[in-house]
Parts: sequence; C-alpha cells; structure tokens
Amino acid sequence: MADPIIIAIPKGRILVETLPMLARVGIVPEAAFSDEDSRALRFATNQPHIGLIRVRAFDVATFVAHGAAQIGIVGSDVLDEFDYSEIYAPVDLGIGRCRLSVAEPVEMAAGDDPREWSHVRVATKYPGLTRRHFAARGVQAECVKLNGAMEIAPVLGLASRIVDLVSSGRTLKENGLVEVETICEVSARLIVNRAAFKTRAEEIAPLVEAFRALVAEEGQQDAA
Ligand SMILES: Nc1ncnc2c1ncn2[C@@H]1O[C@H](COP(=O)(O)OP(=O)(O)OP(=O)(O)O)[C@@H](O)[C@H]1O
Ligand SMILES: O=P(O)(O)OC[C@H]1O[C@H](OP(=O)(O)OP(=O)(O)O)[C@H](O)[C@@H]1O
Repeated sequence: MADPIIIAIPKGRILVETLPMLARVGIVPEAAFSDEDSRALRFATNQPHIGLIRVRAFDVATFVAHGAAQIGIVGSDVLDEFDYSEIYAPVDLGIGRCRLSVAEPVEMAAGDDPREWSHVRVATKYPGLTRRHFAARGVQAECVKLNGAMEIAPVLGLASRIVDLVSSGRTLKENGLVEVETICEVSARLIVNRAAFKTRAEEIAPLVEAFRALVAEEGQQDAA
C-alpha cells in the first residue's frame, strides 16, 4: 500500500480553527491530536491513507517544501517570508486572519512620519518580508531577529520599532505601542508540495477540491 498522505498542521492558534474545517472535509484525527498534553507528533485519522503531523507554524512550510509532508495549513505570513518555489498555495482558508504591521512606542509615534524614514531598525520574526517591504520605497531596514515577544524590544532598547502580527491590537496596547503602518493582510492557506501534486494527483486533488468547496460554501453563507 502507498505511504499515507501527510498533512502538516501548525500548533498554536490556527490549530483550533483548523479542526472544524478538517472535520467538514471528512478528516477526523485520533483523540490525542487535540490533547495539549500529548507528546506525540504524528497522528492517525479516520482515513487510513491520511496522517497528520503537528509542528511549529514556520516548520509546516519547511516540511511541505521538502516533500516530507504533501499538504499543509499555514499562514500567508510564513509563505511570504520564505517564498518557497516548491509550494503551491491553491486555497485561502479564510482563518487565522490578522495583519503584519510596523509598530512603535506611543510617545515616538506622536512626532513621527513614516514617509520621512530612510533607515529603520526593527525587531521582528519576519526579516525577509520587512526588508523587502522597506526596500520597495528605498528605506534600509536593519532587522533584529526574534522568535516571539517582539513587543518588549523597544522599551529595552533592542530596536526602536517592531514588525509583528496584529489582530485585536491588545498586545500592542498593553505594551505601550501603536501601529504606524500595515505591511500586508494575513490569512491561512492550504499548501501542497508541487511535485506531490503531480505524482499523487488522484489522492491530493480531491482533498484540495474539498477545501475549495468548503471555503466557497462559507463565502456564500457570509454573503447571504
Ligand atoms: N493574533 C493573531 N490572530 C490571528 N492569526 C494569527 C495571530 N497571530 C498569529 N496568527 C497566525 O497563526 C500563525 C501561528 O502563529 P502563533 O502565534 O500561533 O505561532 P507561534 O506561537 O508564533 O509559533 P511558534 O511557537 O511555532 O513559533 C501565524 O503564522 C499567523 O498566520
Ligand atoms: O493583536 P492581538 O490580538 O493582541 O494579537 C497579536 C499577537 O498574536 C500573536 O502572538 P500569539 O499570541 O499567537 O503568541 P506568540 O507571541 O507566542 O507568537 C502575535 O505575535 C502578537 O503578539
């Protein structure tokens, strides 16, 4: 029998929104998948030819790009940061909605005009996206790479500004920061390894179509 199709799912906040979508396309993981205490990384589903792995958000893209997982669910922030040529992203799932923004301390923003910047130093998990965003208008971005808790960087003098994901704005507010510029809107995408999409089309194409149909159905419900 052929190896199962592996779907890579990110731990963290997208996971919660992903489970109902998986169920609606007929994929139900074994119970341990939703158990925060479980140390397992690979899980069976109700479909013998489909397995799941639960990995960090940035690693979902790495597993799929290298063909170690054939399918994944990942934020467009991660795809835009790395721009993997081996990844095909056919469906915007409409979950994990947020935006990538530049933020700075409230006091600094009062007398600041982003149009006058020629050089910025920012703390971010997204140095690639940040440099490209600023380079497009001739601003040189010096990036300090962090993997989390960017919001603490300005007050401790690590970098005067940050580039991070924002949704409700609560994290910025509680750390004395304000958004001064949006870099891009973010939502989660279904991704597929391009080579696997060709060689295992009979298994993968129906799954992609099931997700596409689900999103279209939800769009119609929203519009009604
Ligand atoms: N505030 C948010 N609102 C909506 N979606 C978000 C938000 N923050 C992150 N996301 C989305 O969820 C993905 C995973 O983010 P999350 O914060 O759960 O991971 P993380 O804790 O930073 O990851 P890791 O611990 O694996 O490095 C992001 O890549 C983004 O697409
Ligand atoms: O605008 P808000 O609604 O406050 O959301 C923004 C926060 O959400 C994300 O972090 P998350 O809480 O996922 O955890 P992390 O810091 O571990 O990445 C992001 O990195 C911000 O810190």
